Amino acid sequence: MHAAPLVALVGNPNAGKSALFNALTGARQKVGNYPGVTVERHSGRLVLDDGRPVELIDLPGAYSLEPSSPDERVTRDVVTGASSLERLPDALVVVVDAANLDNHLRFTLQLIALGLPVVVALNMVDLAERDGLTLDAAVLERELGVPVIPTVAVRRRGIDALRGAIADLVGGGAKPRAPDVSAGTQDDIVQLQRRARRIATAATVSETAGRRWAHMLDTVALHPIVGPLLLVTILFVMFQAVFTWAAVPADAIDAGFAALQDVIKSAMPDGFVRSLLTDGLIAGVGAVIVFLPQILILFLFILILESSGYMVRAAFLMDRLMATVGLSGRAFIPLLSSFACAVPGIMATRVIEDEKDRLTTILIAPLMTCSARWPVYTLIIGAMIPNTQLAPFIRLQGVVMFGLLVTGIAGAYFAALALRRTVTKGASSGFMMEMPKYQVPLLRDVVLGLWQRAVIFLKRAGTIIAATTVILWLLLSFPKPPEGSGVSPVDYSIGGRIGHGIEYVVKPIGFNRDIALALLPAMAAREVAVSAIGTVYAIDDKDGGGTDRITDQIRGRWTLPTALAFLMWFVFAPQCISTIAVTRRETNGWKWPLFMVGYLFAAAYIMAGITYWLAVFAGL
Ligand SMILES: Nc1nc2c(ncn2[C@@H]2O[C@H](COP(=O)(O)OP(=O)(O)OP(=O)(O)O)[C@@H](O)[C@H]2O)c(=O)[nH]1
Ligand SMILES: [Mg+2]
Repeated sequence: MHAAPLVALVGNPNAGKSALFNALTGARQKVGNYPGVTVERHSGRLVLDDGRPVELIDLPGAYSLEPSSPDERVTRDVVTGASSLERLPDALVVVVDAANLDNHLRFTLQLIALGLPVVVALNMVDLAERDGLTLDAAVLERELGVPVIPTVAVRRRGIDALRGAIADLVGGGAKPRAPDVSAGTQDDIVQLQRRARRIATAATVSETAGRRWAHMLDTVALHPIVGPLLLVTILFVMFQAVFTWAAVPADAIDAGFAALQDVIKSAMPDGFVRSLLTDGLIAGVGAVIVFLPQILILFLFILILESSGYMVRAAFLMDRLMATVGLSGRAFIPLLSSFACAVPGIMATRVIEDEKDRLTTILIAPLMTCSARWPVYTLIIGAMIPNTQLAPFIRLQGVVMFGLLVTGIAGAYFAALALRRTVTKGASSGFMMEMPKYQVPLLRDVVLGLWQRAVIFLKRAGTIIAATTVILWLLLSFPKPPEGSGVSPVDYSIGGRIGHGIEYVVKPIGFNRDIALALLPAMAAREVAVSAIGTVYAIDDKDGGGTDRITDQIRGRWTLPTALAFLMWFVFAPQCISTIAVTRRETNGWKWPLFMVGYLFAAAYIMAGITYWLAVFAGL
């Protein structure tokens, strides 16, 4: 006896496959399990109008033929004939959500390319109509080259027509030819998206103005040349803005802290408490708080990009680049949030199902320029790099900042490349995401987001940073050199001696004693490097005026090669206890955080050394 033809329902999650399955099979369904995979196997019997039976299976929802989860793998294996648990279907019913056509057509195009007989169930047309969207199934049929049946699974609309179409597909009794897997996976995601969008647009009879706008924006945002250019431009503008807009409020905050120092200095007698307050707390914490305006401007951009719906487009654009290092486009979102802070970034890697993918993303996340590095970069760049106007709207300081950010990304790129070939070797997984709607960001959300960031930043300044600053101040202030000995108080102190010890290690890469002193407390939080340098110079202030700004001190004491090496160090060095802690938690052990710290320190040392010596030989 011949086995009944096997027909599989496939499509994106939530397209209505199970609803159609129930509508087609009625109560005659069996639920089992795919052994070895915790995915249910739903199969049922469908009787065609001519009485022939068909076995129908309901496959797990998937976004593409490149699986990124076990259920997606089941689906891929079944439709490509690679499953050992299920025979190759004789035909596919591809279920798409009419209201979400371009998203769902991506997978449809991949499935059609496999070459199995296909009928498309254009499901949820009721919801599309409610949204003011009218689709022409005939145009869709012509564009896709397969029959398209409009359905409303939950109202059983179109079910008879669908059954008829299935009967036509399995009528011949000929065995389907083996699926052409390469044809289904050859297009990259941006190309697929553009084809899907073009077909969806062609099939759209009428739609609301909002949807039309979104389509127009996407032709630009996802264009193969214009899209990446737009992304780079947005990032570049963001960095220029951080520098130019922040100048005025930053200067005001700086002046405020200087005035506060003066008030305390004139109101209190010279002594322990006054020095602790002015040289320790105010110099240290003030040096960090000055960067609040810049960090808020950075977050303003990130919040707007996120809430406008552009971020996911950027992830799509990045997918091909990410694939070259064996990561999926999914990794883009955690990596992008790592520009704010690696801690939420590393937690966000939970969206990546593949363990190796996820681990690689965690290991490279600290190379994204987190906002704690901004104060360090800005301070050194502001002090040592002239703000020459290179072209209209382009200044040298902004370019250097952008260069540091790009260096971090390049470092992450090569690190991922190396990791994926060695410690996190494995097949790379695919990437598909729903494209969210474009929206005008709500002012309320943006303001709230900025407020939260400001509170977190100020809390850090008031706790970790204040505490490490005070400890550093104590270490640098005691013991006091004997009266009239002429020794610098910093050199004589315990802290100074520790600094000299570290200096031995970092001297070959051009670091001076002040940097060596700043490195240790900066382990607690990177910004502390800034307050630490502030504290060192406040205590070590030779003329005793105390009003010299840190930038002037740095200008007087550092060489350009040293400054560049220091910047390079901060691009790579894993200087943040919270990141190490969250890595331990997310990887369940000490192995990976230790590995991360080791490779990042090695990279920091080597890169800073190369930078220093290149700069020295270049005569900078
Ligand atoms: N209004 C409307 N709702 C539908 C239609 N088809 C399905 N739904 C609803 O859409 C939701 C998702 O349907 P499912 O059948 O579970 O989707 P699925 O494709 O099986 O999803 P996964 O199994 O997660 O991949 C359910 O709440 C259905 O009731 C339709 O044609 N019209
Ligand atoms: Mg289902």
